[in-house]
Amino acid sequence: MRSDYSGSGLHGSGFSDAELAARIAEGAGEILLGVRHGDLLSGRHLGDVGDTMAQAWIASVLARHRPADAVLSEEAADVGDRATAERVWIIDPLDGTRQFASGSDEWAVHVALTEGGKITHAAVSLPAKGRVFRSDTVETTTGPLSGRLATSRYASYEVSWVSRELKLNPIPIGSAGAKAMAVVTGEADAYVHAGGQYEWDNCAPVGVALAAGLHCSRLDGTPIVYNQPYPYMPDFVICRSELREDMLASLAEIW
Ligand SMILES: Nc1ncnc2c1ncn2[C@@H]1O[C@H](COP(=O)(O)O)[C@@H](OP(=O)(O)O)[C@H]1O
Ligand SMILES: [Mg+2]
Repeated sequence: MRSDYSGSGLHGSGFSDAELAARIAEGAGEILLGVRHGDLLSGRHLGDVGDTMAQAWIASVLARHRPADAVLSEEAADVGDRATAERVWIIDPLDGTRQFASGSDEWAVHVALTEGGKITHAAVSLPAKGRVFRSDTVETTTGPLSGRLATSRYASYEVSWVSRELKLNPIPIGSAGAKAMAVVTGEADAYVHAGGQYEWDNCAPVGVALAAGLHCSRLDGTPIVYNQPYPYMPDFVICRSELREDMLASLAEIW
């Protein structure tokens, strides 16, 4: 998952792509923790301020350190021309805005670099848990299966089906990043999503999960390709490689 940045000394950034992704995920997390400081803001207002401030900081950092790259973010118009750019950063400055605003720990910052539609570096921070996961340092997920399936609060038909067929106990977790990292840490064996999401919701989580040796694909088993003209990525599965065959066979019965 490495690629050497050959940007010709632009602004003299001394950070590799991997380091930059991790620092952005961690730094935006610190800003978001600051936004929640002291219970001075609450509810939707708190979520809006979090989205805005994390986005502004990330945009400034990327503009300074990687001015030639394009950026796709949940919270802003595209930077650069994604159709022609080889290098595109895909960012969710605050995934799990609702959980963030309600005081929960289940929210994340997603930072991924894609090149030709493939993820080359990714970082996901879970700031309220003090964790940063990076594709260049994450350990391979091993150990016994937990028998658990990470799900959204409202499970889709596909999720209920897989849970029943594979005998996985559904555990609701907020934020796509937090759910994916639960599979990376072994807390859950799989995260299955159907019914809609955008590339920023799952790109960095999938990048870290792939680097941890997990199976990641669309529900029909095909690879996930990023930086599409319309960045909708509505369904995918992240699971332990031991479950891959049973998972895809079970999904094939309904998908
Ligand atoms: N059906 C759907 N359509 C679009 N986005 C969805 C979605 N279901 C979940 N998401 C997005 O996926 C992220 C994780 O959601 P959840 O925790 O409910 O599974 C959230 O991102 P944001 O918080 O960045 O908006 C949420 O908006
Ligand atoms: Mg999101």
